[in-house]
Amino acid sequence: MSDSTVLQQEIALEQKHVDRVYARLVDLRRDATRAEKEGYQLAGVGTFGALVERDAMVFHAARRRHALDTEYEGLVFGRLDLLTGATHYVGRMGIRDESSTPLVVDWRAPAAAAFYRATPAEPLGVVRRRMIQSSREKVTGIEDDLLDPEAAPEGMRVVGDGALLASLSKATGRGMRDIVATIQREQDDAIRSPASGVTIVTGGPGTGKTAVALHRAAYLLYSDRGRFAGGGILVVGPSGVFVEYIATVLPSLGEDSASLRSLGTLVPGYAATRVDSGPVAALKGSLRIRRVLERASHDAVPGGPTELRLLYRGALLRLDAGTLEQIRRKALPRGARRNEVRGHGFDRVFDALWAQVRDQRLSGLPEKREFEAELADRTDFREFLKQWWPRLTPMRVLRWMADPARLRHYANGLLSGAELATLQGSFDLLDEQGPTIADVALLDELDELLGRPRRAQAKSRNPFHVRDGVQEVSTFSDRQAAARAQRVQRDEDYRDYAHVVVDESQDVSPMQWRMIGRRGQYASWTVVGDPAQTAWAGDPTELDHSRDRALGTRKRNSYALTTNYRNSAEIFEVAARVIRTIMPDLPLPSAVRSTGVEPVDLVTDRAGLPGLVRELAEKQLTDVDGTIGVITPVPRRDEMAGWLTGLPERIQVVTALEAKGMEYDAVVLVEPAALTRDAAGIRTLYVALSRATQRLTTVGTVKEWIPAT
Ligand SMILES: Nc1ncnc2c1ncn2[C@@H]1O[C@H](COP(=O)(O)OP(=O)(O)OP(=O)(O)O)[C@@H](O)[C@H]1O
Repeated sequence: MSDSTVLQQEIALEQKHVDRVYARLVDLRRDATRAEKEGYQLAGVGTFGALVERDAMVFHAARRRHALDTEYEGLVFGRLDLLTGATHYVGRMGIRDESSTPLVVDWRAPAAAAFYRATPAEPLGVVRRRMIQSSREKVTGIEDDLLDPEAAPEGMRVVGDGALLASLSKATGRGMRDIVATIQREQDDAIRSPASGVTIVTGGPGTGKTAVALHRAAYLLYSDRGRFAGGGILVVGPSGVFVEYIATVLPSLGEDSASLRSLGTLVPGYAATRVDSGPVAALKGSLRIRRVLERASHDAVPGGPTELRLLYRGALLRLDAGTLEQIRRKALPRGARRNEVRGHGFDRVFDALWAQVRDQRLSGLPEKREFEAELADRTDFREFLKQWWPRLTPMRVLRWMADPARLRHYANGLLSGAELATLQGSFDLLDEQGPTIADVALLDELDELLGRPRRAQAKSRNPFHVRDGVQEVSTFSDRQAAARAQRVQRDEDYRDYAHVVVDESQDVSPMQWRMIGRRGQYASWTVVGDPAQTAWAGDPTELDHSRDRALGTRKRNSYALTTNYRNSAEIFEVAARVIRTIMPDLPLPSAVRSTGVEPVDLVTDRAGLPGLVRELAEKQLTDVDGTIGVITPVPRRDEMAGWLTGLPERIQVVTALEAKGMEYDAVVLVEPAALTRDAAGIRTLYVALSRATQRLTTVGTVKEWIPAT
C-alpha cells in the first residue's frame, strides 16, 4: 500500500472520531442555550433567590456557549495511544459523550500533559503521539511520533507530514496565533509551572516566550478558575502595538478574563505612546528620580500666595511667608502625603490666626469653633486655602519639572550636571502631547507620594440591576456582556491581581517595576524576557534589584527556551552576527526552519532612499502573503511612514522600539546604521533583525552597518 493511501486511511479513521465530537458539540450547544433560557425564565418566579440563581445560570450557560463557539476551529488536534491500550484525544476543550465518557480531553488537563511532554527517551506511557490537523470539521493532515516502538501493537501505523514545520510556515496574520496544538516540551514545562511563586522564562528571539506566557495564563485559569478568574490576571506588554498583536491569543483559547495592558496604559487615565530617547528614559526609569519627585511633591505651589491678610472684626490678621512656610513644613513632614494631610495644614492656619485674634484681645470673641466656622464661610479665606494648599494631581506636579530652575532644585545632589542637562526639556511637551511611556511610571509614583483624599467607597455595581426594584437584561448579547462584565468588574485602579504576567521584562525600568509591583502585591508572577534584547541604557544592577523587589521573596522557578520558531535560519544568522559583536559568548537559540532565501542588504543615497523603501515594501506584497513590517529609527517614523502612504494595511510602519515582541512575514529595516551607536542600540538592532519569518531586507545610506567585532 502506498504511503499516501495509508495516510488517507488514517485520516478517514480520525475523521470518524472528529465527526462524533462535532455532533456532540451541537447537542451541547443546544443544552447550553436551553439552560440559558430556563435560567432566564426563573425571573418570572420573582423572588430574589430566583434572580440570583437565574443570574448564575445565565452566566454559566452563556460562558459555556461562548466557549463552544470560540473553540470550534481545530477542536481536536491530538491523539495519544497509551501502553495500557487506551486512546485519548486532546483538544481545545474537554467534551464528554452522553454517558460522560471523555471524547476529548482539555489540553490543560493532567491527562493531556503527556501529549506535550512525552519523548522517545521518556515516553510517559505513550506509544504513539498523533497530531491531527484540520480545517473546521475536516481532518486535513496527520503527523505521528512513535515514542515507544517496542510497545507498539501489531499493525500500528505511523504517518507524518511535518505538522510543526507546516504550522510555522503559515503566513502571519495581524494577531498572534495560539500554539496549542504544537507546544513543545520545554515550553510545556514552563506553561505548567507551579501556580504560586514566580515563574521566570528566558530565551532568545522567537523561542515562544510570549506564546508560553499567554498559554500559561490560560492554563492557570483552567487549573484554578476560582482563584485566577476571581482575582484576575494582568498581562503587561511593552507597547500598544504589541498588546494589540497578542490580544487575540487568549480569546482563541476560550479565555477572556485577563486584562492586557501596555506600560503606557497601566495606570488609569493615561494612554501614552510617546517614547523618550534612551538616555532620558534611563534617567526617568532610575530610582534616583523617585527622590526628585518626592522633593517636588513637598514643594510650595508655583505662583501660590506667599502671605495671608484678613480683616476680622476690624483687626488685621496676617501670616507672613515665613510663618506659612513653617506651617506647611510642620504639617507635611517627610513621608507624609500632601493630599491626605491637607486638613492638618488648614488646622494649623486656624490655630495661628486664632492665636493672633486672642493676642489682640478683641471684644465679644466667639468660641474657637465658631471663629473657624466664620472664616470657613468667607470666600476670600477659602480661596486662599485652595491656592495655598490645593489638592494636587500627579500631572500638575510633573508639569513643574518643565521649569529648569525647579528641576535643578529638586535634582540637586541627586543627578549630575550632565544628567540634569539630559533631563531638561524632556517634560516640555507634557501639556501639548501628554506623557511619554516613561512618564506614566512617574505619574503613578507621584500618585503614591501625593496620596488621595479619602473618598466615600463606591458601591459595587450589579450588572443585572436596571433601576431600583428591577433586575433585568433583555437580549442574549446583553446577558452575555453583562455576565462577562460582572466577572471582570473591578475598581478602575484595581490592584489585587491574583497573577501578573510581564512580557518583554528586560525593558521594564526600575520605576516601571514599582508601578507594576503595586498592582501585584499579593500575586504570583510569570516574567518572560531576554536580557540580550534590552534597550535599557541605565544601570543593569539597579534593574535587577528593582525587579527582585517587585517580585518579593516568593519561590522562583526558572525555565530557558532554546529553539527559535520564528526566524528562518538564514534571517537569524544576520541577527546573531550583530549581537555577537557585543556579546560573543551569548548562547543563542537554534532556528529550526530553513527557507533557502537569503536576506537582502541594499545601499542608496539620501535622495534615493524614500523611493527605494517604497519599492521594497511593494515588492514584499508579492513575495509574502502575510504581514510586512517596515521598521524605522525612532525619530524618523513619521517621515518614513509618509513615504508609504496609500499602500495596503498589510504593511505596518513601526519604530525599532515598537517592534519589540512583534512578528512579520517580511521586514524592511530602514537605516540599520542609525541603531549602532551604543550597546543599547545594537541590542535594539538585534530585536529589529529578528522579527521576520520569511524575508528580511535591510536598506540605508551606510554600506557597512554591522559593527566590527
Ligand atoms: N511550539 C510552537 N509551535 C508553533 N509555533 C510556535 C511554537 N512556539 C513558538 N511558536 C511561534 O514562534 C513565534 C515566536 O513566538 P513568540 O513571539 O512567543 O517568541 P518570543 O520568545 O516571545 O520572541 P521575542 O523575544 O523575539 O519577542 C510565534 O509566531 C509563535 O507562534
